[in-house]
Amino acid sequence: MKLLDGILVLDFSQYLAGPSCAMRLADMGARVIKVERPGSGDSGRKMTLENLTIGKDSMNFLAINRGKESFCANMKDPEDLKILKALIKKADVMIENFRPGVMKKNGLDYESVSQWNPGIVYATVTGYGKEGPWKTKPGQDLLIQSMSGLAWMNGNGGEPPAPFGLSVVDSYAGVHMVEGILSVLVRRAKTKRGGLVEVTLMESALDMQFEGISTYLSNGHHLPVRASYNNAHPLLGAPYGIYETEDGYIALAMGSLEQLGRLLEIDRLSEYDQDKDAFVKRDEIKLIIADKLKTGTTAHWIEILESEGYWCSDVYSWERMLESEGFKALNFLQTFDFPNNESMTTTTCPISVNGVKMGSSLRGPLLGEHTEKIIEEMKLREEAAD
Ligand SMILES: CC(C)(COP(=O)(O)OP(=O)(O)OC[C@H]1O[C@@H](n2cnc3c(N)ncnc32)[C@H](O)[C@@H]1OP(=O)(O)O)[C@@H](O)C(=O)NCCC(=O)NCCSC(=O)C(=O)O
Repeated sequence: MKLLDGILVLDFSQYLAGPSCAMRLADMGARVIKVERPGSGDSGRKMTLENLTIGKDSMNFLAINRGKESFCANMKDPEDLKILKALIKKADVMIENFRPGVMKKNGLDYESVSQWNPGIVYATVTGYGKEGPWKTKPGQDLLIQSMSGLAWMNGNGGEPPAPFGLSVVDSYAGVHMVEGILSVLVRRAKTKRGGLVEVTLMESALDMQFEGISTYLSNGHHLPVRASYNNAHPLLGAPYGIYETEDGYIALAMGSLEQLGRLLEIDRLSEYDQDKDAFVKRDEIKLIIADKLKTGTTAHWIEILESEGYWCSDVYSWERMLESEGFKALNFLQTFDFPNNESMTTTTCPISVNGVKMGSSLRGPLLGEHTEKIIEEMKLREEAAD
């Protein structure tokens, strides 16, 4: 099912935030042409260890860029620029994530492009926006996690701030780009007008923390500081967190202390008040629970807790998760074959519509693989000459 059939997306973006947005549009059925610098392409192609490549490209690049064709053109070369303009005139969506000012310098910013293609939906992601004192700083995931409070809040008491080990902000910004683009496409269907979608990594990181920051701002700044939130949630009380067991770990979400105490046979838990102590005596309560959970296996505790539907789970590594029956039932993997006879298995699209899983069967492209085909098919040389 190709819900975005007929929509042509030009993906000028690099690394993760922009490319992940374009990937999702491809999953939903759009035709996505990735425009890349001749010679080197998206810098993400090279971002890996030597043994994590297929051909010349990093596996992470190929995972993020599935569903796309690759078109090489140099924005700084006047002849290539004419071809690009011919291509842009046919496009519905254009995506870029360079530093502020780069596309303007190349004559391909929204103000320029919308003059020859007023219906275009132009989406741009920057680190901190086009204005303000941070506008020239590099917009990179770790730096944004660090400046947005995310790394600070995620750290453990007494230890340095701890960022998430994955590029969560980039991915989340990509989702916001998709939301913005689809919203303008819906409006365009009625008005024929395109629009400019702007997302910043910083606001995406702040949006991830909106419950906590909003509460903090509104209650006289009495919210938690990181040091008191060891392995916990700033807005939720004990037992919330991950605990060691005899043979691994167990996660306990929010739940009644009375029920937990009864099921785990910890009498002392009944002395604590759910509405108050679970928050103000969080660390003390968690230590009591931790001592008990160390005395049994994860499976043992899960069996007991789930007998009354208490919210808990095992804590899986990728290896165990991928082997689990629950994961297999999701049917969430896809294998792509490459011209050099190597293959790559990736996760696929997390969206199903009317019971049909969305996704693209097109593997990540080799650099410039589709340039000539697209130029001929769309008669770009002829149109560039007009
Ligand atoms: C990631 C960046 C810090 C990288 O900065 P830089 O290395 O300084 O590169 P820039 O993006 O500013 O610019 C890229 C340069 O390549 C040139 N360029 C790019 N494509 C082309 C083509 N096709 N033709 C000619 N020239 C090209 C472009 O004109 C710029 O050169 P000049 O014209 O000469 O300037 C920045 O792009 C950024 O802040 N982006 C916004 C937020 C974002 O999405 N970040 C990606 C996060 S990835 C991440 O965090 C992660 O993976 O981890």
